[in-house]
Amino acid sequence: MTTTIPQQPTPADAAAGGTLLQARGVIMRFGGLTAVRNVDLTVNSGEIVGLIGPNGAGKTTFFNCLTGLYVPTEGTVSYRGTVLPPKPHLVTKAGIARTFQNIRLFANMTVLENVLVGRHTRTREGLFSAIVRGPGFHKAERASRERAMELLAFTGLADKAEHLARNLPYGEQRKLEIARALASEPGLLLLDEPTAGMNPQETRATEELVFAIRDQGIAVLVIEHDMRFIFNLCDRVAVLVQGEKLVEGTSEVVQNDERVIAAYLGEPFEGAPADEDGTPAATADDASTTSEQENDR
Ligand SMILES: Nc1ncnc2c1ncn2[C@@H]1O[C@H](COP(=O)(O)OP(=O)(O)OP(=O)(O)O)[C@@H](O)[C@H]1O
Repeated sequence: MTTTIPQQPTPADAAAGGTLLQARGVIMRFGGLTAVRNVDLTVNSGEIVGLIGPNGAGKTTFFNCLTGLYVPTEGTVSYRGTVLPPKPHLVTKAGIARTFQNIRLFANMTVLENVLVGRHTRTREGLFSAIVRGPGFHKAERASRERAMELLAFTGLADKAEHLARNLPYGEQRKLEIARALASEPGLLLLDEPTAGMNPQETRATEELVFAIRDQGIAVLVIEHDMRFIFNLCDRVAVLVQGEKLVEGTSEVVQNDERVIAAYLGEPFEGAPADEDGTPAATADDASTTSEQENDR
């Protein structure tokens, strides 16, 4: 993975270390069920922040509140100091991109076309230009394709550009989701279980990819059940349990917090049973999630 992605808005901001995302007092109720309870979360430029917690803790619901899919029952979500409109395309336009727990690619489109779709919030050419297909349209289209190919090179998919998305192996489909999200030129990328169903090699590669994305000046907020992945990667980790933020801190603080151990990890992470390669295994919760997803593949 040698290619770099020239980033448009963010490197200077990353150096400045300002606040990108600020969620304040977010509550999400579905009828009588409160899925997210008064959660505050901040993500700063240059950070990788993890969001963990047991199944049903409210992690994806919280992501949906951040990205305009849900309108929070209470609370506000701001990006770069401006309250976000509760419309996914406007949130993307503002600078937040995401991937989904269940892969959502256009299966019968090529890999390149999937990334080009991700660029639509950043292209200025309107319908008229597209119909007339004048010089402006062709220039914009060429620039979009070049950028999409850069992103495919960055994610290691350049040689698959003309393949149909549905023919990619599972791990590469997840990479393609990330490439498509990056195509909207985000300042903040939200990843919902990016390693679900991956083998250990694919998971390590995803870890490297997330570091490379951060090194390009894009902050990352990631939900994941693989604790080794989270604790290796994240500058900060927030733990949700039954919709509430139980603890937030560095990986070291979180993995040793007795409340987190009791509510989620089950045992101190470092003391977890070793995998075949000698590294500590993920939690029981993690193991069941991963095997279920592998069965779905
Ligand atoms: N659209 C919805 N309508 C009603 N209840 C919902 C809806 N979406 C989520 N929930 C409920 O909200 C709670 C939190 O679910 P959510 O999917 O956010 O948890 P999660 O932490 O992401 O879980 P997992 O780790 O299994 O993905 C669950 O009880 C879930 O059933």
